[in-house]
Amino acid sequence: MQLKFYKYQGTGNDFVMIDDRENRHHLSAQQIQQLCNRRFGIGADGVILIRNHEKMDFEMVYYNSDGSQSFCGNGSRCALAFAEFLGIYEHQANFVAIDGEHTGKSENQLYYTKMGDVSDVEIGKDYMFINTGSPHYIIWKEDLSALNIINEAHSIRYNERFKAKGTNVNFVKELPEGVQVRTYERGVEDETLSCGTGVTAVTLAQAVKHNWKDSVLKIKVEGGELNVSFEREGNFFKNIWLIGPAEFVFEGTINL
Ligand SMILES: N[C@@H](CCC[C@H](N)C(=O)O)C(=O)O
Repeated sequence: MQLKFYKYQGTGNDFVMIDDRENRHHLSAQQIQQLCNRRFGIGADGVILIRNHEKMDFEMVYYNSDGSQSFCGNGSRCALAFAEFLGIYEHQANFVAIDGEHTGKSENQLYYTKMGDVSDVEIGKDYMFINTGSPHYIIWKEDLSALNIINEAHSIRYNERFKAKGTNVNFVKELPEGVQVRTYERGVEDETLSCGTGVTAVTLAQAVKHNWKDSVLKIKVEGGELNVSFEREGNFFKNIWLIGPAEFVFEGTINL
């Protein structure tokens, strides 16, 4: 089969995008892995299909590079950029993903995704664990440059608690003007240059740690910069927005 694809990236988190408005492409895990393979395929952290939806502007179907499914924050911002290119919406869109309904918008070449509300923050002795559409384990470090991220992340991702379903692991360094974050992603099973649900979880963790009521946090990731804004009522976080760039890289066709 010849498959037309578009490649997008959001702060270096990269995706193969497929216009599947006619719901014709049902890809196996092996096909997803082939598309994402950086030597034998196109190369990406994940694959996103854009489908028509009865009530919403579109549906976003996301796969990690190993073929597993979850919600992807940066992927949703790239989906907004791709849906805008396809002429599905102008300025503001409603879409559905695996974790439920979202609103998105495009403003001044930035793409905004409204994330699901969060009411559950697990606070451990030296970590926090928060689900922002995907599960995120968060640890603070003095220095991220010397971090052996794969070794440290594996000791959490493959421990007794997480080995079956996995977890994403975020390492956070507090900066005077925000935070720096490096993320190991389950489903890619490697560090990615940026993780949208990860930086959202980190922002809420920072809010709990420093007792913020509402804020906009500037987050430096390996592939650029993201912002997350939120409002908080006790342990309930709402009106959470993930904000950043999303860009077209190239397009082509591939034999599957
Ligand atoms: N890169 C993503 C997160 C994708 C999902 C994650 N790997 C998981 O399976 O939990 C993002 O930008 O949120």
